[in-house]
Parts: sequence; structure tokens; C-alpha cells
Amino acid sequence: MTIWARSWFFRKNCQIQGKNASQCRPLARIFDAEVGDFDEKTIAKRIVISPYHFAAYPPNTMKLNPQQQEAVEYLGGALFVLAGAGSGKTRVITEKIAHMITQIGYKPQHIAAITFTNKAAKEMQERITARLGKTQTRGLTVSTFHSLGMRILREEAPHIGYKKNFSILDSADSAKIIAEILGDNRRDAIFKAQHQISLWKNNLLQADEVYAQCQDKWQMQIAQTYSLYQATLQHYQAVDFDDLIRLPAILLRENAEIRQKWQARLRYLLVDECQDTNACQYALLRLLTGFEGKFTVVGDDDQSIYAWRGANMENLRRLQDDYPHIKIIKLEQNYRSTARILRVANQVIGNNPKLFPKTLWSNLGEGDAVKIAQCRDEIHEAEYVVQQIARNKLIHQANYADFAILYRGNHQARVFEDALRSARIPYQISGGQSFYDKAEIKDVLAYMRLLANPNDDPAFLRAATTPKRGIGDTTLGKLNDYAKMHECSLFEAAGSLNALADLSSKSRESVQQFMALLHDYRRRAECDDAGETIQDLLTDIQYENHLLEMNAESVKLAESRWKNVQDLCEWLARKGEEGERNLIELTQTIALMTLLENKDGEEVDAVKLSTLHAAKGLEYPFVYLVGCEEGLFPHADSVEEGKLDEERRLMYVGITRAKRQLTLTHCKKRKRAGSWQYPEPSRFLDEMPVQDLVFENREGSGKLVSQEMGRQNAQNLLAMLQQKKAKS
Ligand SMILES: Nc1ncnc2c1ncn2[C@@H]1O[C@H](COP(=O)(O)OP(=O)(O)OP(=O)(O)O)[C@@H](O)[C@H]1O
Ligand SMILES: [Mg+2]
Repeated sequence: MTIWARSWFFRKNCQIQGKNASQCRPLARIFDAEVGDFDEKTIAKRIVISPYHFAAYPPNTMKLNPQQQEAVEYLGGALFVLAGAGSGKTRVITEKIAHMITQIGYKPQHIAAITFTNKAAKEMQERITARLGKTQTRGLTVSTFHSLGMRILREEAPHIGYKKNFSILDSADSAKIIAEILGDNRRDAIFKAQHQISLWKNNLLQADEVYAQCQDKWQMQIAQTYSLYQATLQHYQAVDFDDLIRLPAILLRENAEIRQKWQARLRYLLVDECQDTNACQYALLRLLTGFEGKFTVVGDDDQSIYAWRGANMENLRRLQDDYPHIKIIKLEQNYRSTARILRVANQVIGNNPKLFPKTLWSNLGEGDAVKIAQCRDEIHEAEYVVQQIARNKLIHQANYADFAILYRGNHQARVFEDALRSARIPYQISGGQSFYDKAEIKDVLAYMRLLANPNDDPAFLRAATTPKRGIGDTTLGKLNDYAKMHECSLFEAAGSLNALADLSSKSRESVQQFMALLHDYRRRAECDDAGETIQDLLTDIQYENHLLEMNAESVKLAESRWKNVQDLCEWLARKGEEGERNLIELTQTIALMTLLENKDGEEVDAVKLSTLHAAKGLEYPFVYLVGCEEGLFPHADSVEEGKLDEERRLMYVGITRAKRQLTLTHCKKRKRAGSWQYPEPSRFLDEMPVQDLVFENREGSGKLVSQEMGRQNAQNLLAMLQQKKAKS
């Protein structure tokens, strides 16, 4: 049996796969010599014994195809690599960086690669480091637009009226500010206002520019809210998520000197997933690359799924207007999925209007038919999927990490978690509640923010009251009144003798003790490692005890929360060892991670549970796309708002995550908001080529019906689907 080496962009840097370790090791060494500088231990870690892959894939050449090669070598000006899913766009970016450094002589510090998530950035960085070694990649920027924006802001903050220790507010903090301005606590109203402000910001519109565009009274009110919100942020020396890109873009647009400085610093930009850039990100790209257009962007219009966040795939078309000489390279070979999976994907997306026509083919063989399974309800659906995972793992001797369960909304995850837990199958959730969104992490972060930036009132409010220390609502109310009257921060108010004079002696003492603690740790933060400082602070405030008291009903829960805090401290300590000791910068970095995604966990062998949005760019041998029902996927709101095309692109993204086997499930009934609903199967299932599908129905007992009966049921279902189609 032959053994071969496969590169994996997203799961690990490199894996050598073979029948057993002794077969792999010699190859790993050869591979190692070719692509990286791994030590023996790393090689051992990278060996994955998986006869499943062994049987499933033809030997995979690492060689780029001619179009990829052309894209890698082209440095004549702006380049747009336009291609469908799994065609190696992301690979082109990593290979191009390697090529530019090793063959052309670019200095790594002059190159910046922009990815969509921190996780993708981390993986790309690891991949390039494995390819070129640490020394050759020192100084290379691989980050998200937000991280790059933060870097620019950190350096240029004074030019836009900010100090370098600005805070980054999370969405909950900004919602609170908006609620206060609106004088409205209804979640819907706040969310709508927040969303509108965010859209304006992402379209690079300043508060005073939006008035002219307002179409109704509500918009006028939100425009006013936007102005006040921005003034509040400035007062707190804080920025929100959108500002991280908007402010640098405005700064570079208006200040030629700073623009030239950054253009000289970042001489070549490579952007992955460019179909999801919004107006602000596009403006930043243009401002950083100048008229010469020294950039490569890669993207797929069929995978644009972030319009709700202001992403605009018209940017892809604008590229051609803004850079008339831009070179366009199309990649058409898909290296990820079997032909049947690809046909299903192509036919579904074929129902959308085409921005750029392209074809996609694969030579990985026909593969298995795509399975459509009907389940009784969501519990049955979860049991079915888990059963299939256990079965396939055994048959194909696959790893757990080869399986992904993808869904439209986070709320769908819980039943799958329950089923996986009872089957004792390890799993990892991504795209769900972020590690950094957890209350205990936000508590610690509030202290860090306050130590870094005492003007940060939201952080002051949280820290002052966690753990409880005798500073109650009345005291905070009085401090707040004083701060408003004197236009100062709560921190300044709490330090003012005049403000304290208004408090009872007990409250005054509590505030003074709190202030003494802050002063003490602010001094320490200036010279000590952030990790040590925070660890000592947590001991001082007896934070572990606080968690035990708050979770008196479950010691286990308290322990797991404390463990999360310890994880954060370990992360800080690790950063300290790597030379990043500055509390201000670390706080900003963590805040950004809060806003973007989960904690970067160690890659473990576990089934992945993910929203479809969070699965972008990733790939798995076995994919279960669950809840394919009208109302859920496509989502009822999208249908109502006429955003079916975007839902269809999301389906395309989901289908194209699968390498070998794809199963789509739907339920006959589902409990929503406490009552049973009987949804129709998703219209996207009707759009799939019948010859590439098999239908699997299950009888009441939960046992699989015989193959023959299954076929019979499939015929019935098919007839039903066709009837439905004819009716519509
Ligand atoms: N020339 C090639 N030979 C063999 N495998 C390749 C080649 N190019 C890419 N691949 C593999 O194909 C898979 C898909 O590549 P990649 O993730 O770069 O595609 P993509 O176009 O970025 O996909 P997506 O649109 O989902 O982001 C990866 O496993 C990658 O290693
Ligand atoms: Mg990609």
C-alpha cells in the first residue's frame, strides 16, 4: 500500500497519514526535510494513523496546478483569484507568501495576509512558519482586518483624539450605552439600533453624515443616538468593534503622511475570503495598497454570507472599476470534495443569479451519494446523527475530528451536545458562546480594562461590584451624578473628596478601599508581567471564593468557572514568556478575541459542532448538515426579507465543507417556542440533483428501515417533493 503526505491547512500544519506509525515515520522525515523544521516529537504528533484516508484518497501531489502557480508568481499588480469552494484559494495565499519571501526577496515585515477569523490567521501563520521556519517569517503580519486596524490604532491613536490605552468595548457594553441613550430597555429596540449604527459605521459614514440619508423618524432618532454614542465612547476612551476598522480607514484617508508611512511598511497585502469585506474593510485595503494595487485578493462570490454585517460582494465588482488592469485568475479544480458532493453544491448555487460565472470540477471520484435523512423530531435527529458518527468512525476507522455537525443557529446545538455526551463522544463547539463572553472572563477583563484605562466607565461599574464590596446602586448613582456634572470618569469621581463627601461613611470606606486596590495594581501593571499582576489581583479580591458563593448550588460549575479564569491566566503567562508583558496591549488583544470567536483551544480529536457561518473555509471528511427545514434553513426572517440568495449561499458553504460524505437531515416536527411545529423540508433539498441523493427514512421505533423500504420511502418522498415543486 502506498503512503502519501497530505497538507492540511485548517486542522494541523501537516499530517502524514498511513497505516501505522512505522510506515509514516520515514516519510515524515522526508516530508519534514522538504517543508519544515519539525523535531522528532512534532513529527510523532503529526502522524495520524487513519486507514480511512488511506483508502479514500488517491495519492495527493503537493504540486500546485498551473493556475495556482500563476497566481503565486504574479506580482505585476493587483490580482484577484476568483474561484469556487475547495479550489485552493487559501493555499495560494500561503504559497505566495513563501514564494515572495524565498524567491523574490520580500522582507516578511513588508507582507500582510488578512484572514477572516483569528483562528484562520493562527493556522495560516503556523502553516507558513512550518514551511519557512521561524527566522524567515519573523515580522510577517497574518491577522484579521480587526487586528490590523487595532495595530494601526495603537500607534496612531493620538491623531484621532484617543490615548494608546483605549478600551475595546464588547457588544454587550455598547448595547448598554445605546439603551441608556435611547432610554429604552427592550432588547429588540436596542438590537435594531445597534445594528443600524453598525451598518452606518461599516459603510464608513460618520454620525453627522447620516442625517441627510435618514428616511424616517426612527432613523433620525438612531442618527442622533449614533452621535451621542460616539461622544460617549470618546469620553470613555473606548472604541467598539466596528471602530477598529473605521477609525484607521478615516485616519489613512485624511492624513497623507500616515497613509504613506503604512504603505511603505506594508508593501504587499493578501486577503482571503474577500467576498465578505464590507465598505470599511475595502476602503482600508485601498488606502493601504495605494494606486499601484500591490495586493492579491482571493474570494468566491458564491460564499458571501455576511451581508447582514454589512459585507458587500459588489466590492468584488468594484475592484475591476477601481483597478482597471487587475488580473483575474480563475481556479476550477476542487481538491476537497467528491464529484457527487460537488454536483449537489453546483446545482443548488446554480439557482442564484451569477455575479461571476465559474465551473468547478473534482477528480476525487464519484464518491457516495449525498444522504437526506428524515427524522421524527430534533431529539431523534440528534440520536440519528450521533449513531451515524459512531458507525462511520468504526467502519472507516476515522478520527472524531473528521466529523462535523453544522447548523443554521446556535440554539440547535444543545440536543446534539446531549446526545454526544450520552454516547461519550468528545466534541468541540465553535461559533457558540465565546470563551471570552463568559461572565467570569468578563469580570477579569473588566479589571484589566480598568487598570489599563481608568476612563473606562463600563469596566469600572463591573469591577466595583464584582465581587460585592459594599458599593451599591446608591453609591454608584451618586458617583455617576458627580461624574456627569463634572464631565469626568467614574474613576475620577471615586477619587474626588468632594464626591466622596456625599456618601455614607461605610460606602466611602468601601470606595476608598477599592480605589486603593486599583492604584496599587495600576502601579504594579507598569512594571510587572501582566500575568503575575492579574493572578495576584484575583487572590487579593478572593475571586475564587466569589465564584463559589455565586454558584452555591453547584460546586462543579464554580470549579469549571475558576478553571476558565485559570486558563486565561495561563494564556497571559504564556504571552509573558513570549515577551508580551504589557497589560494595555494584552487587554486590547483579549478584547478583540472576545469579539471574534472562541478561545483558541488545543486541536483535539473531537467532533466539531459549528454554525454554518463559523465553518467557512474549513473542511471535514464527514459532514452532517442538520435542520434542513423551511423556517429554520432557509431562516424564516430571510425568506420574509427576500434574502433567499444569501441563505442559498450559506447552504453552498455548508455542502462544500464535506470531503467524502455529506448527510442532510430534517425533522417532521420540531418544538419551537414551546409548541410543536411541522415544517416542510427545506426548499434547498428540492434543488439538489435527485440522481446524486439517497433518502433515508426511519420508522417510529427508531430502527432503520430495510434498504428496500428505505428506497420505497425515498420514492414517496421524492414524489412528495416533486408535487410540492409542481404546485409552487
Ligand atoms: N494543488 C493542489 N494539490 C492537492 N491538494 C490541494 C491543492 N490545492 C489545494 N489543495 C487542498 O485542497 C483543499 C482545499 O484548499 P483550500 O482550503 O485552500 O481551498 P479554498 O479555495 O480556500 O476553499 P474555501 O472556498 O472553502 O475557502 C485543502 O485540503 C488543500 O490542501
Ligand atoms: Mg479558503
